[in-house]
Amino acid sequence: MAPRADGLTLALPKGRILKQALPLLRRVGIDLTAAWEGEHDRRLLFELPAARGLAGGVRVLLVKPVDVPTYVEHGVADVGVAGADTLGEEARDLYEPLDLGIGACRLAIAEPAARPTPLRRGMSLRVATKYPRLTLNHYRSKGVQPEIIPLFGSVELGPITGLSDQIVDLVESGETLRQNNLREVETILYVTSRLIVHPASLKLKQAPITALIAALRDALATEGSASAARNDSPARPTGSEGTA
Ligand SMILES: Nc1ncnc2c1ncn2[C@@H]1O[C@H](COP(=O)(O)OP(=O)(O)OP(=O)(O)O)[C@@H](O)[C@H]1O
Ligand SMILES: O=P(O)(O)OC[C@H]1O[C@H](OP(=O)(O)OP(=O)(O)O)[C@H](O)[C@@H]1O
Repeated sequence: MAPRADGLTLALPKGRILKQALPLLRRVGIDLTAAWEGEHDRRLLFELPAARGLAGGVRVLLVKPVDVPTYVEHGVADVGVAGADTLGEEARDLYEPLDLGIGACRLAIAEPAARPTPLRRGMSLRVATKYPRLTLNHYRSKGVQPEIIPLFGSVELGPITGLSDQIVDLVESGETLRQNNLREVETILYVTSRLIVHPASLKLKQAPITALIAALRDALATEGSASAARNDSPARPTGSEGTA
């Protein structure tokens, strides 16, 4: 299917990020909730009417979170939403104009509370993770060259079963670590979801993309001041991005 020449195509991550992105998108006139009927709805492509400043309508693709950058990098989607963890794991040629502040969590090292493994230069260590590249870079910066054991989920089982000594995984509330008797050792990266843009789309569809970025920025600013007025801002400061 050819990308839309007139409107915009958005690649959105299915799952928890989508739930947080929906209200924000609705506030800028992209109302997926009017078409999408929730998690039982198996459709993956939606054609929405034109939003404010976006002549030609909006096509929404619902994809696996880790695949969003691929759709945008190949120009199939003009714009996408992806976590800083996903973006940091694989270097891509993408424009990243906005921190959406949603999907806040951190990428951290954890280990069994009862079996700590202090890091020593040159030691041998097995680390289970969904993030081999970010993990290797972090340990190497400390003079440790771990054996990476790639997993795709339930990473916390690694040290419990003896598959690994430590894990590198996302932590939000810390509940999964707690319930599995693991303790957080160190934060590698603070994570939020970002708006990403295909570089060519930015040139060819400058007006609608600039309008979308401005509308999202306004919506985030209004939300930020409303939340500050209610004194319910998130525990982690926004903009706490990059390597910890
Ligand atoms: N516990 C969490 N709290 C907040 N954000 C998270 C959490 N876990 C993951 N994220 C963010 O959400 C993104 C997607 O997470 P994940 O790959 O686990 O998919 P999911 O939302 O469970 O959906 P699916 O299972 O369909 O892939 C991550 O890349 C990260 O940016
Ligand atoms: O600190 P918490 O609030 O407990 O959240 C952290 C958990 O959330 C994510 O898992 P997810 O639910 O995506 O399941 P997964 O293990 O299949 O990736 C992450 O991989 C942790 O396991």
